[in-house]
Amino acid sequence: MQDGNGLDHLAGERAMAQFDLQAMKVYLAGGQREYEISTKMAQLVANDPVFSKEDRVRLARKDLYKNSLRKAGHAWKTILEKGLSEVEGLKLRHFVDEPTYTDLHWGMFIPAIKGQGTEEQQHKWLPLAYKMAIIGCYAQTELGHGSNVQGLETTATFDPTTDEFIMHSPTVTSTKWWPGGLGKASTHALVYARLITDKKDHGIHAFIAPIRSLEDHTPLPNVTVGDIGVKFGNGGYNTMDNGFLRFDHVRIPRENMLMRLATVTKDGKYVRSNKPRQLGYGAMVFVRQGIVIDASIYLSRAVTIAVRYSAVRRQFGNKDEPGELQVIQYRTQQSRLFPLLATAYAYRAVGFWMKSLYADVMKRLNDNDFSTLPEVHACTAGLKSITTSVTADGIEECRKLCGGHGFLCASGLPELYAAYVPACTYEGDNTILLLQVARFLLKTLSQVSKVRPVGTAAYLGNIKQLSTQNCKVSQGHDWLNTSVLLEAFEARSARQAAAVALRLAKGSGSEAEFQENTPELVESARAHCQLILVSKFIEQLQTGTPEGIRKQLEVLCYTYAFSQLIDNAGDFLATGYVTGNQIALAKEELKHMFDKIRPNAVALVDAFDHTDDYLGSALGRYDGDVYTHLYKGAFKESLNDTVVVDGYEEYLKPVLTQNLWAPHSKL
Ligand SMILES: CCCCC/C=C\C/C=C\C/C=C\C/C=C\CCCC(=O)SCCNC(=O)CCNC(=O)[C@H](O)C(C)(C)COP(=O)(O)OP(=O)(O)OC[C@H]1O[C@@H](n2cnc3c(N)ncnc32)[C@H](O)[C@@H]1OP(=O)(O)O
Ligand SMILES: Cc1cc2nc3c(=O)[nH]c(=O)nc-3n(C[C@H](O)[C@H](O)[C@H](O)COP(=O)(O)OP(=O)(O)OC[C@H]3O[C@@H](n4cnc5c(N)ncnc54)[C@H](O)[C@@H]3O)c2cc1C
Repeated sequence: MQDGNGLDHLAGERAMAQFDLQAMKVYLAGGQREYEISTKMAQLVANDPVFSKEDRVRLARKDLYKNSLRKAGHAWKTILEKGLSEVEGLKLRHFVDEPTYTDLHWGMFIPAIKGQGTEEQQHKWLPLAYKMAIIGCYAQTELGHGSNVQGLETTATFDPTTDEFIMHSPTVTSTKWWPGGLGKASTHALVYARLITDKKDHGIHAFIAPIRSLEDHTPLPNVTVGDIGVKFGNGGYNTMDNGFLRFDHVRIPRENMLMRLATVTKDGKYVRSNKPRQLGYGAMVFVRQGIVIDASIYLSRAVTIAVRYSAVRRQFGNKDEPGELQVIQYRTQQSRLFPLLATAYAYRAVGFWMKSLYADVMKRLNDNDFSTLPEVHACTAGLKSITTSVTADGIEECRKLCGGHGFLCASGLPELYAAYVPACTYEGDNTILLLQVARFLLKTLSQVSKVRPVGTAAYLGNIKQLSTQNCKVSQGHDWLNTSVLLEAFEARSARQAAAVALRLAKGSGSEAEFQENTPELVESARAHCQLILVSKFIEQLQTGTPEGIRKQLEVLCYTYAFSQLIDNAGDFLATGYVTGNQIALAKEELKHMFDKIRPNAVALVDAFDHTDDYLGSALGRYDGDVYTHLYKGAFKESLNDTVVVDGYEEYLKPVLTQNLWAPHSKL
């Protein structure tokens, strides 16, 4: 979408493209309707001055947060006034492009009530939440425990004499700490606490606790609540009020415990439903699946900036060609940049698949079919982990690919990184999540002779064959076969999982032995997830991609798979499935792929359709007019508000005139 000033410094690049750009835009948006909504919402946000992102990195925290409240309020008003649909509203939020309390309200508070509340409870709370008459957050993590949910300390003790729960924070470490939206905005918190009836601890359950007055927003009696402080980077995640919360024997009605999975009766009897208690983690599964497509969006932003800038930037030259070379011509630049471009495409394809996987499990859960839950949990946890780690590192790599100018906030990259990097931690620390995948793999392998693995674990059913047959590639083009590639990823993953499973099986089964093997377990989980990513990218390509874009997608798919193979060559070689020579052949093929991407690179990032407003980058501008805008940008710097700097009289002048210090100088 062009919104530059008409002069297109990248026109030559665009003229080289060999695919149907419009068809690619529609594919990446997820369909024609999604594309149209996206275009409309992007313009709506870009044309509304309230949503301006200008100066965000320069604002003090108080002003930044207040402005973020203003934007969230204005977004809600716009949604209501224009009668936007849910999909349009979500897109509008997406283009407003800053983390805010409404994310947790819509993204976790409401899904948790839907997943864990009874019908009656949903009828009571959801209408209030839908019209935002209450604002909710998801208060699970505490100062002392985040990953270990079972270790949370907040208590909810039932008092049958008043038919109430007493919410209490017994220790400093039980203080709720981190929940977004809790610090300053929320009126209600979905609190995860230990349920205690008649002195018996039933473990962690969810409760809706009012925390602020609906009259004047002051904290309710015996509730201590506030913001936890400034976070990493300028702007970034600082628009969010991550908060702390303590209860001092605060009473809430019995009906405020979400009771779909377990109930407490009026006389204090605890009754579990026959549904798996892991459904209590449903809101996390929901967000984790959404994070994969989000990773693609964040990575594609960084890659758009780095590709466009690399086509504009010129350094050095060679005697065969006149003038200096565009840095995108350098093989080293391509080998760092093009795999990230391919990764952004891969995550988009896999994100679409994740949506269908999630829709399927929800349908099954509604029919009381819980059979696919462990696989969906492993998939969402594992892919959340891999895609966020790669994306965060990828944004930083793009910053370096832009040289010195990448370090300026005007490049848009520092703020993008600051806003994104906590995704490696929230919704589950990435190592913790890979260990969950590893446990799933071990369990699947231990049952493989009795239960045939399904879905993304189905290949483990062929473990014998995958463990004995080796790769048959003898020439470079043998790699240009998706079955050959898939088998390589399957064999590597199956062998890594089997090796660690065997080692554990030979041991005593102690937790210490498990701990000893966690580095290998994490590696095998990563291998399994990389297989899912490669296989789902291939699968998505093979199911109805339009003719005008198929070739380019194939090139990107091979680029992605080869770069994964090469980056993890150590693992592939250690399993004995491939030889060093076969890896070297894949390297050559990868270079051929770079040659195919090169003329299409700028068009391939144009296809993500990020507007200049959304990118917020002088380096990634659509028109490539980088230098003019970097220069103009310097004049927005507050240090340049005056030509003589504030502080000159007190601190610079004495140095320059040496009145103060010269007598003591030994020079
Ligand atoms: C940036 C925007 C993203 C876009 C997303 C798109 C849409 C959503 C929109 C908006 C979202 C808004 C904002 C997003 C931004 C920020 C929000 C941050 C919010 C948070 O940051 S919010 C706190 C998250 N905090 C964690 O993430 C804690 C991690 N810690 C755990 O998650 C567990 O604690 C665990 C699993 C590590 C330990 O658990 P444990 O082993 O001690 O376990 P436990 O006894 O509990 O479970 C035993 C059996 O349960 C199975 N199992 C476990 N988890 C399951 C699940 N989820 N589903 C199904 N089964 C599950 C196991 O596989 C096992 O199975 P088995 O027995 O068969 O082996
Ligand atoms: C920006 C942001 C927003 C957040 N929003 C929310 C929210 O809205 N609601 C909410 O409830 N929470 C929220 N959180 C909290 C977040 O979910 C937790 O921080 C996260 O789950 C990690 O838990 P932790 O902080 O306890 O890390 P820890 O578990 O203490 O991790 C510290 C280190 O120890 C390692 N480690 C821990 N246990 C093990 C183990 N068993 N084996 C191997 N290594 C281990 C980890 O890998 C990590 O390297 C947010 C966090 C952030 C940063």
